[in-house]
Amino acid sequence: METEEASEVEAEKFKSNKTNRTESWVQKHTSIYKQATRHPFILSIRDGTIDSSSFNKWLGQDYIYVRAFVPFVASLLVKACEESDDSSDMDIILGGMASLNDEIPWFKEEASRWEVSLTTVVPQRANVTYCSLLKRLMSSEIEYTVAITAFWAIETVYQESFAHCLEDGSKIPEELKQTCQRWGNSGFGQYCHSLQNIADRCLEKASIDIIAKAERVFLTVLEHEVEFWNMSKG
Ligand SMILES: Cc1ncc(CN)c(N)n1
Repeated sequence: METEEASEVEAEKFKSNKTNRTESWVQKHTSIYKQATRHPFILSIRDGTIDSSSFNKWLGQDYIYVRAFVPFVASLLVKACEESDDSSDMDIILGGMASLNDEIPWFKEEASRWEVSLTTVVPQRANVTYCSLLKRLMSSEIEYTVAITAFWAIETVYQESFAHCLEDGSKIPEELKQTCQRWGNSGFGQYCHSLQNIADRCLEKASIDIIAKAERVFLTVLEHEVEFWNMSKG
């Protein structure tokens, strides 16, 4: 079957099914989704075996990432303003921006607690390539549907990862509880669900081409997230 024809069959099948598009991708790409949300770095926080050097590497690299993430979210706000048919999208994205506003000073405090110098930390290759993806997604040529799908995936990986650290049976060290709560708390979970609902609503109305583009960006984000966690080892 030709690719286009196969996509149309898939689209028809999808319409008669109640599963949302994003949920169907999580199921379809379960292996990479699990690698991103149950990474050994996260499992070592959960079981209390994490070493300080890995944690400090992650902290320094994530601070750099978060600074690059802010302009990406700002560009998404602009896209929501110009392309969304629902004014509440802007409020939800603005909520994400507000939590980033708290995150920057949190990283600074955490870095001083663990004696990590944020001014001298050198971005590693995986971080540089991930930040380049954010930059590409900021372009006005990238559709709102594609960018909001990426945003949902980026936030959800952290939510699912850190929420897992807090689930029953966890042995997280007391001093890392606050880190896990930052992204693992139920409010952040609600916010990720709201992002998922926006992405699904946009995907319902999107063309086959845009849906395919959004699925590729979802997979690309997951691959970058795995590489990002891997940096803490090297
Ligand atoms: C790499 C990465 N991915 C996601 C997040 C959550 N905003 C983050 N802080 N860093």
